[in-house]
Amino acid sequence: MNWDDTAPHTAEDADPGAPDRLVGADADGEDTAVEAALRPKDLGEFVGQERVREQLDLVLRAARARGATADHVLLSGAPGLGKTTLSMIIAAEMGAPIRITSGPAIQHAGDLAAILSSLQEGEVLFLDEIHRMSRPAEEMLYMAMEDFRVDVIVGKGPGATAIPLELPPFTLVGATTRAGLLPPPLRDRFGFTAHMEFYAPAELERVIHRSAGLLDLDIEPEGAAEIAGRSRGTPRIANRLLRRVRDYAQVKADGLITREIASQALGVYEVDARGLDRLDRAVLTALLKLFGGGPVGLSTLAVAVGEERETVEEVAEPFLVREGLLARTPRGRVATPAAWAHLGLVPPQQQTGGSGQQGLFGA
Ligand SMILES: Nc1ncnc2c1ncn2[C@@H]1O[C@H](COP(=O)(O)OP(=O)(O)OP(=O)(O)O)[C@@H](O)[C@H]1O
Repeated sequence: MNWDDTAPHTAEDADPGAPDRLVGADADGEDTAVEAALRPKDLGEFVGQERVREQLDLVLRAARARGATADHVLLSGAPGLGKTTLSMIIAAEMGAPIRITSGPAIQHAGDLAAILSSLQEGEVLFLDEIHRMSRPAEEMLYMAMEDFRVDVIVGKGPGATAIPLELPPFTLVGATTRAGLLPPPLRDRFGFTAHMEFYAPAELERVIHRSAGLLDLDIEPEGAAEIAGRSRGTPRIANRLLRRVRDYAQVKADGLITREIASQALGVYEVDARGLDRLDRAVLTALLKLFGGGPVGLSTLAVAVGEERETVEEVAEPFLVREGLLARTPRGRVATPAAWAHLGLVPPQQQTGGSGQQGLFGA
C-alpha cells in the first residue's frame, strides 16, 4: 500500500477548538496508530451498514465474474463510520492493490496526473475528502474516470500543448463527509454511491466485542453495551472509549470490563450516559439554567460558556441537534423537553404552571 497523503490536513473539517475530544469523530494520533489493527479485512467482518454491504457485495461479485475492474464508488458519511475501511475492503475483495490519498493533498492537476499515471491495472485509488480537491484536478479526474485517459498540459501560454496519456482501468473510491458539496458532473461519474449511516447501539456493541477480542480484553456484554451507548453512533469513538475503559479496568480493577467499570471509567473522562462530554453539557446547562431553555442567540450562548461561537456551533451543536436535545430556530437556540429530562431539570412552565416559552435572549 502506498500513502501519498503527506500534505498536512487543514483544520476546515476538524473539530474547531477541541482537537483532543475523547468523543471527537476525527482520528487523533493514537487512533491512527491502532486503527490498522482493528480494521475489518473483508465485507463479512464489516459490522452493520447492511444495505451498503449488500449492494457493494453485488457490485464487486459482478465485476469479479466479468473479470472487470469494479465501477467507481462514492462513499459519503460522517468521519469515523468506516469509509477508509470499506475502501480497503473493496481492494481486498477485488484482489487489487490500493493507493490512498486525499483531496487536500492534490492541489495541482499535475499531482493527480502523477498518481494516475503510476496506477497498476485494476488498482483501487482511495481519494479521501474528495470535495476538497482543487478545481483543475477535479476536471482532470472527470476524464480519467470516464475514459481512463488524461491530457497532460506541457508548456505555458499560447505554446502549451495537451499530450493525451492512456491510463490502465482503475477503481476510484471517493470519500466525502459532504456529498452535497460535490459538483454534479463528478457525482454522476460514480457507478455506485453509498451513504453510510450512524450505527445503532447493538451494532456498536458488536464492533466493541470484535475490537476487545483483537486487543485480548475481557469484557462482559453489559460493559460493551455501556460503552456503545456513549459512542455517538461512531465505531471510531467506540474503539477509542474502549481503550480508555481498558486502562481504567487495568489500573483500578482486575482488567475485566463490566458495566460498572465502563460507567466509572467514562465518568472519569466526563463522557455521560448519552455520549455528551463536558462541552456539550456546558452548552446545554447554560441554555437551560441561564436562559430558561431559550430561545437564545448563538453569540450569547457562546459567551455564557466561555467558548468561541464556532466551537459551540460546529463542535457541540451538531450532536445535540442530532440527539434531539437542542433545536436551531430563527429566533435562536431552544432546548427540547429531552434536554430538560437529560439534565434532570424541570422546565420553568412546569414549575410555575405558566403558559410556555420564555423571553427572547440576544443574538
Ligand atoms: N463497520 C465497521 N465494523 C468494524 N469496525 C469499524 C467499522 N467501521 C469503522 N470501524 C473502525 O472504526 C475506525 C475508523 O474507521 P475508518 O478510518 O474507516 O473511518 P472513516 O469513515 O474513513 O473516517 P474518516 O472520514 O475520518 O477518514 C477503524 O479503526 C475501523 O476499524
